[in-house]
Amino acid sequence: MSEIPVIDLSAALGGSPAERLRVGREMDRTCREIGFFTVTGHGVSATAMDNLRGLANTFFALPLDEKQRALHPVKGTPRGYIALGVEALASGNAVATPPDLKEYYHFGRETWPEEAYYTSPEGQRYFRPNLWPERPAGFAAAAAAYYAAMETLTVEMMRLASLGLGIPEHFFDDKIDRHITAMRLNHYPAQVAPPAPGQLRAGAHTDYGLLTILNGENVPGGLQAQMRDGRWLDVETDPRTFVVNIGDLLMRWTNDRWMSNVHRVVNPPDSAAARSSRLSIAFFHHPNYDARIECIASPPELGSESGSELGSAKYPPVLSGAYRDEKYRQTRVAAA
Ligand SMILES: O=C(O)CCC(=O)C(=O)O
Ligand SMILES: [Fe+2]
Repeated sequence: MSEIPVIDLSAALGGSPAERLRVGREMDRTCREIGFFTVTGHGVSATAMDNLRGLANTFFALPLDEKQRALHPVKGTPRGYIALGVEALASGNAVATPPDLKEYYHFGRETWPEEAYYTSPEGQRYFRPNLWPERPAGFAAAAAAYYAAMETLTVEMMRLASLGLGIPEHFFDDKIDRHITAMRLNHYPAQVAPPAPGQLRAGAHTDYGLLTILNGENVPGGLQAQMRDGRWLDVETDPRTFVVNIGDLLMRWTNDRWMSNVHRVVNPPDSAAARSSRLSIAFFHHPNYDARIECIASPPELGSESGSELGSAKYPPVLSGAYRDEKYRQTRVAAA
């Protein structure tokens, strides 16, 4: 595979069963091969994307002391502003590197029902109030609008995924209806000093959940996915499309049929380093915290080249929330 496949969702989102199956099968093909694809025809308004990207850039351009007012008072809480030097994503895959050259803003759902699932002590670990900065105005509303658009898209994409996997179309519905998705606005600053040896914008890692839906700028110093022969493929992030990749939990759920691929964000070339910042918006779609991820075997008619063996699970079951908590713990390399 020499480039990331592009999947046009418009016909499938239009509802024709034959088109839905065709698109599901396209997802299956690429998710078995590389675990990455670009989606067009996704139905998300350009305004929702541009608003959030614009406001995120405004936020990151504020003076550091102002951004730091959005640090969470309880260290280690995955909400609010996280400064440079705190996270090393490669640590989640057991590789020690210097911290990633990025700052980010972490948020989740804005409101939730008064029900024990959300408000119990366990629920509060995943449903935490967001911590919005005073500026820019309209940040919270733009984030909520984007989050809602992603929720609609991911419900549809998980149904298409099911069709592609040959399992009931609604298999995932009740495992994602109270999902714990977090979002990050990642900002990779222009690099005025050379990075330390082995230091990247984001070290090589896999994502943790089901689908990661990424929207970004198309500038130097970007995303790369690893191919099966070990080489790195540049992944173009375009402001009008989404790059989707599979996370660990979907790989486990599909018993390794689908690949949670290693990816990273590289530094800009020396010649452009001092001028090139980059922003990306990531929606890390993650099942309900109490969803139990148990390997499902693939139907034999879809073939078994991926190595999945009917009936023999490659992983023990894991709970969605506990899995993510452990990854957050592993990747936090400094207190913040
Ligand atoms: O910024 C990007 O392009 C990708 C970021 C990423 O892989 C992550 O935050 O998990
Ligand atoms: Fe990632």
